[in-house]
Amino acid sequence: MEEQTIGYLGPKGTFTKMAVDALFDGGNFISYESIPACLDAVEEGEITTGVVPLENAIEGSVHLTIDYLVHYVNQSIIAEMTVPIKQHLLVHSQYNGEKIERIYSHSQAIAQCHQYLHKNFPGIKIEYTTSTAKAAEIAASSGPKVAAIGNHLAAERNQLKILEDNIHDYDNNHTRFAVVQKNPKTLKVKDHPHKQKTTVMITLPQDYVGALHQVLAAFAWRKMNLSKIESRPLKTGLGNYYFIIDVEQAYDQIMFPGVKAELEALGCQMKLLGTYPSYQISLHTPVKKA
Ligand SMILES: O=C(O)C(=O)Cc1ccccc1
Repeated sequence: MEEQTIGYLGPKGTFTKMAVDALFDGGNFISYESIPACLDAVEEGEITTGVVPLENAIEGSVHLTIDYLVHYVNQSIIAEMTVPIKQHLLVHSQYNGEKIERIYSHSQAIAQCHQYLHKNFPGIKIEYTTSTAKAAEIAASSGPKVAAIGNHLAAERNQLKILEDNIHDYDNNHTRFAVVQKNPKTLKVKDHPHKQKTTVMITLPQDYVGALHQVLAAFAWRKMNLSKIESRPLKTGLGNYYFIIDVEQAYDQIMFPGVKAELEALGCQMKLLGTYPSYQISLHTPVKKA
């Protein structure tokens, strides 16, 4: 098998890279500065595979990823991994009780720690970065008055101290990461899937009373279990949406074409975004507090 080239939201030290290291069995790993940069590289054939965050248990969908997959590229989700997420407050190695003036992190990480920040750093200046690892790099080069929110790996890589560990507002913090490809190829992975899932995108006809009810009924009477439904703006005008639906089964040649035909008869469109194995990754994250 040719070597797999896997692009991920970097730099090294992101949660995405942790997920990649836990799942892939070797390969050529390439870091990208942002989610669009990683997905563009897949689109242009620079890499065979991309890994980007998709949804978090506390903050919800990573809209940038979903919208990019729907509007800007033509790729399939070929696997997903669910990874436990532990956010820590990281400070400079020289930190010695100074008043922290600014905190850097990815918007998802900031959102996962909103209550913590509100209680402990009311009114603090928040700076958003393309990833938590990028925030750690900035804190390392900025000095003791600047902190970052990120993981223990980013702390180690940048010689930062963990001032406070596990600052996410809810314990059961997990993120789903999507593995995407343009031309689906076999992946070399270390793990066994936990289950199979399928993601579809559905658009409804305008002003059709009960359209969403009919869409859900098409799945329901076939006893197809849905694990997620989300609406996103189509970006064509207020009130126009598409729906992303996750189904807890692999694509098959009977049920899914049946749903599609039923929905098309109602004037809806259904597009397959991927049918894929779902991996549950457990990370062992030792934490050394400052
Ligand atoms: O910034 C990172 O480390 C990422 O991989 C994106 C992200 C941010 C917060 C939680 C999960 C993933």
